[in-house]
Amino acid sequence: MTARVLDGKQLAQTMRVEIAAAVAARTAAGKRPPGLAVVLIGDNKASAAYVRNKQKGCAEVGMGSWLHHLPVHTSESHLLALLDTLNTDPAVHGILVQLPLPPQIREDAVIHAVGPRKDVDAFHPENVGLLAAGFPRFVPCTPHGVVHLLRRNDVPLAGREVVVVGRSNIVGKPLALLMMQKATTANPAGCDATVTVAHTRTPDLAAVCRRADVLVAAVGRAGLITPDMVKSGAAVVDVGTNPGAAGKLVGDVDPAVAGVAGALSPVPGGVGPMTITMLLANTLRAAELLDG
Ligand SMILES: NC(=O)C1=CN([C@@H]2O[C@H](COP(=O)(O)OP(=O)(O)OC[C@H]3O[C@@H](n4cnc5c(N)ncnc54)[C@H](OP(=O)(O)O)[C@@H]3O)[C@@H](O)[C@H]2O)C=CC1
Ligand SMILES: Nc1nc(=O)c2c([nH]1)NC[C@@H]1CN(c3ccc(C(=O)N[C@@H](CCC(=O)O)C(=O)O)cc3)C=[N+]21
Ligand SMILES: [Mg+2]
Repeated sequence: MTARVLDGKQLAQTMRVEIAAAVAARTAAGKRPPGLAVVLIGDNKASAAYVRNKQKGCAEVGMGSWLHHLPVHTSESHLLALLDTLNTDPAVHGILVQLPLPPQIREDAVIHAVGPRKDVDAFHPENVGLLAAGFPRFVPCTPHGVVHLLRRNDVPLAGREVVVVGRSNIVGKPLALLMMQKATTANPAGCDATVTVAHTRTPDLAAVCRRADVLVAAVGRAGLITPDMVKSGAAVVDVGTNPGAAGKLVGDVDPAVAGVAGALSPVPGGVGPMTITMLLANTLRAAELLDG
């Protein structure tokens, strides 16, 4: 078998056309274009590349975007003051502070300082709570991208065994929530799956992974998922983005898994572009909620 490719790059593009149409309709009606402020601290190369993709995405769909690139030694109070300004700026509908942060800045303080109505990452505890309760204001970008990638490729989820490897607040935990939740009108991203979450304390990772009809790797270890860990015909989603040889980006899934899986998302070209499209969708939603 050679796995069907879950092409995130193409789906992300298709969905951006839909978002661009919604943006154009708003501007034609005399409303402000949705705007995203991105804050990047320091000179991490990978972060700079993701941030560039975010800005390119905004331009593609007709949204405003501002990059606040701050030096690596920026103080926490300086960043909090900038966030205050962005929270009250009516042209800014979405705010994203690129993680990870340098050590002098507390992640927790920053997550609390982004106004929850502009928190397009959905990291603020108010938004985490709304998601956990089953009526999200914003659905977190990477998990939402994974769900769309599976749905639009007709991978069944309701009643299926889904295994998520990784339990971070950014990917694994919110994805497990979406996967287990009932699909409702308030929460169309709910998947009705039977969910297992694995992590570093899981004793037999291979045995747990082999149960999966849908296996999601969100770990950050190149090649962790090998063919012996995958049930024949399973759908495998690779969230990992790891530095590979010669500056190439590689996932958490060994490419040989394509010989066992029924479907597989590539890195690059899978979840990454979907994440950015979901960020654009959340910025549009923020504008709708803030400006009508
Ligand atoms: N494409 C995209 O849009 C995005 C990609 N990413 C990528 O996804 C990956 C994960 O990101 P993130 O969730 O932030 O990472 P974190 O480092 O925050 O979390 C990693 C998780 O993987 C678990 N883990 C680590 N090693 C193993 C192992 N050997 N076996 C089982 N579980 C393990 C950890 O377990 P424990 O909790 O026990 O430590 C932890 O829960 C990274 O490569 C990141 O770059 C992230 C965000 C968006
Ligand atoms: N506040 C915050 N929100 C985030 O959503 C966030 C973050 N911080 N910190 C880092 C992670 C990682 N992340 C990615 C986004 C896009 C690609 C992406 O576009 N990847 C492309 C290729 C990228 C390239 O060519 O380098 C692809 O996979 O095809 C990857 C990773 C968002 N994150
Ligand atoms: Mg992390």
